[in-house]
Amino acid sequence: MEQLDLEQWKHQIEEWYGVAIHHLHEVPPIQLYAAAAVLLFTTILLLSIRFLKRAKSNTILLTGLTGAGKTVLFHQLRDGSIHQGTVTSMEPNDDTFILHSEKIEKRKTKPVRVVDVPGHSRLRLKLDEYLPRAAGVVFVVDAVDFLTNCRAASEYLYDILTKGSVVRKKIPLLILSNKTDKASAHSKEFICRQMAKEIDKLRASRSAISAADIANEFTLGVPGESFSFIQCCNKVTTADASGLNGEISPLEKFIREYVKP
Ligand SMILES: Nc1nc2c(ncn2[C@@H]2O[C@H](COP(=O)(O)OP(=O)(O)OP(=O)(O)O)[C@@H](O)[C@H]2O)c(=O)[nH]1
Ligand SMILES: [Mg+2]
Repeated sequence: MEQLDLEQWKHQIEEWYGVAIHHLHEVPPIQLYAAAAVLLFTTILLLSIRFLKRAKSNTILLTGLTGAGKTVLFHQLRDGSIHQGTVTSMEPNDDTFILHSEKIEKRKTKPVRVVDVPGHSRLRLKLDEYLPRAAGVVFVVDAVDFLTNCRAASEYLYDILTKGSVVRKKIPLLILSNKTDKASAHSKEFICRQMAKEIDKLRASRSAISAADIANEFTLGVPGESFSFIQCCNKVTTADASGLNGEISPLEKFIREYVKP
């Protein structure tokens, strides 16, 4: 029975093939060439779009509360000096450059686009414009004034970690404890522990709000377990820095891990 079915199919296919060839012979060659050219062009176009979409981003975002030291870090990365950083930024600093330390070493490297997104709550919305193209996000924390800002910083970090663009693309994030030149600076381990605890509380309170009211697209952590950054689907790491003193090598290392030289 199966053998019969197979035979029938074979005949049918041969018949279709014959009809197709017959029709092809009727089509003027010029039309055939035109069709082949269109097919080839479309394939090349689709492949190029795919390739461009996959092209590695060279954008690193500096985020964090106002006063954390993002602008100072931005200038250290670009110019090797603090330039100015004492005024609250009202616009993002957005520039593409070779890292200053690499310029000194005269190494041949790829430029990095660094965007310093102001921490003012109204300007943070700008982050959404840059996130889809980010190769990495740096969350700068003032390690000196940390305790008073812990809740606000954790809320901002929670918002970033639950954004669809971050979760879907698994954008790596570095929690950078800044201002470690000051003796009163808290350790990065302490900062991460406290922020994880705050995020744990936020998780409970935010999931209690009706789904329609929350802007966060994804939830964090594992239900029934205390929150830890290891549970994030993107890689979350920590490092120390002092923008003021130019101690930024862990930040540069993070940048070069995700924007290859
Ligand atoms: N001690 C110390 N102070 C720093 C350091 N980095 C920045 N500051 C100081 O912190 C203040 C804020 O620095 P900014 O770089 O302007 O902070 P920001 O994160 O850009 O702030 P917004 O633009 O408001 O989002 C300034 O007075 C800096 O001099 C640091 O590494 N050590
Ligand atoms: Mg600034």
